[in-house]
Amino acid sequence: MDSRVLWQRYQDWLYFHPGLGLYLDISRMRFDDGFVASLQPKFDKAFADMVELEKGAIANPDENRMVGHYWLRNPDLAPTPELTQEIVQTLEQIEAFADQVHTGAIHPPKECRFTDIISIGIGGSALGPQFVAQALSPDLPPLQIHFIDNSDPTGIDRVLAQLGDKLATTLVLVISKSGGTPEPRNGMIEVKQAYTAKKLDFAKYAVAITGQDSNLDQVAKAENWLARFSMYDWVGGRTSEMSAVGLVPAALQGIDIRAMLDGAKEMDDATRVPNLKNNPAALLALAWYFSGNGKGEKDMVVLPYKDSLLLFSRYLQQLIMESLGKEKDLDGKTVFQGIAVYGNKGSTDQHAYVQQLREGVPNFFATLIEVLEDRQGKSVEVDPGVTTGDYLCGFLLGTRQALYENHRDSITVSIPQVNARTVGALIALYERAVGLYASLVNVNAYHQPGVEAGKKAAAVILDLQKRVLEVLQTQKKALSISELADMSGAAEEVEAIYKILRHLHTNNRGVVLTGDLAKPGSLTVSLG
Ligand SMILES: O=P(O)(O)OC[C@H]1O[C@](O)(CO)[C@@H](O)[C@@H]1O
Repeated sequence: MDSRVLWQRYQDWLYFHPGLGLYLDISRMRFDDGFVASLQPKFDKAFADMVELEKGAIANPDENRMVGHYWLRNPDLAPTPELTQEIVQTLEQIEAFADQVHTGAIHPPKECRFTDIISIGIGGSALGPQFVAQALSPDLPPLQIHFIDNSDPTGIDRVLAQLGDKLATTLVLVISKSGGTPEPRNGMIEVKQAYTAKKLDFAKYAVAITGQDSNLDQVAKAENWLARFSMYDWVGGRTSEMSAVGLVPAALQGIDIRAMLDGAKEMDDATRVPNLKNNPAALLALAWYFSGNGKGEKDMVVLPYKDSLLLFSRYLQQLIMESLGKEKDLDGKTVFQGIAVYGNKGSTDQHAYVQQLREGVPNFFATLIEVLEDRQGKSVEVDPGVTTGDYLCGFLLGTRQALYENHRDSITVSIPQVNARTVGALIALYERAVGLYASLVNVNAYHQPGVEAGKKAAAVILDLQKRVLEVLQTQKKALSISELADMSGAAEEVEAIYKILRHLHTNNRGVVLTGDLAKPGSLTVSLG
């Protein structure tokens, strides 16, 4: 296409939200009018599905749940007055708590102020808070946040070591919707132990954000923790940033949570419009469908040109891949759906993998996120008449152009600034796009059966470890690994047993492997 035709296409397809100052440009996706017309019936259905979902239909049939994250930023939309009231009250409770922590009305036992937060959670109970902290936390926040988002012993040690004596002024948020996920449970137990070792009363530092009556909620109640905030069963982990999961840590860091909710609400209003060209989330879903042929045939590379948005791609990775990555569609047909998402930030990635994007396997489409304001205040010139921000803008436009010239499509989202409203709006934009796309391809965006399978498999391994150790305890002589597997009634699991033993051996857990480590089948095992 020559440049004048492209300029016209840019203007024809440009979406602009005046209230948010947000632009969406899908002109560099090479669909044509025939393709758009062919998708119209699917969009009609997607818009109708969304109306039902917002009214409180069971939009997550497997788990028999309503899907209500849109109500969080517009409580009047909730299907019952009780739910509306609960949302409003939780928000007020969060603001009051953060305020009391900031003023010192709530303080650690022997100090006048909390200075730090350890946030323990995983998946949707970590990624939103991490993204928002990176994007919006002030340079000098009232409380500095640290995350434990794994069952990695050295990861936990590092956070605790960095805090050192500041543990005495550190608030602990334990975030888990289900209240039974092993990683945050392990993190909580280890952190609690660290407080006890310093003779600090953990309950006076601990806050639970979880579903009512979950295991975590019961522990928090029984131990009389400092505070408890409710997580609703109608909010999924990956869409929970605007529930207590995201709002408690954000408010404690001094982030304007009302502005974040307002930005999301404005975007929700815009993405409720049942008209493809005037609905930015529908335009995104259209572009995704076009690129991957409605089957996720192309990956989504997300490149925000702003350091503070670095974690957006990681955040979207869960939102999109956990929502869309499904084996079965809603009719039970095997479909293997999904869209793979990766990315870090521009222009940094220009010097990493953009070489492959420009010239290598054409198996992706890019999403470039542009922030129009370079910085607050004036910039110095790094060349005559040119600033670092001009360079960043040039790199973005140059990459977009270079990709297009080589038949690589891209979407560009532009926001005026990174602030609480625009971040709220970005989250809401992608939440809705995922919901609409899920309808287009007929999958349940709100369950995650594959993750449950992984969790069950991990539990089986831990059970196997127990059984194997029990057998070893009854033995006087060293055994081969296959003998041990037979005696544990798990002959089929010999390889897993070898790996469990190697792990225990490496960590001096009383298991001794003897023999040639390069030939696992030749090893013998005993308790040392
Ligand atoms: O908040 P929870 O219940 O600990 O779950 C954490 C994460 O685990 C999952 O259930 C599965 O990975 C996610 O959907 C969720 O965000």
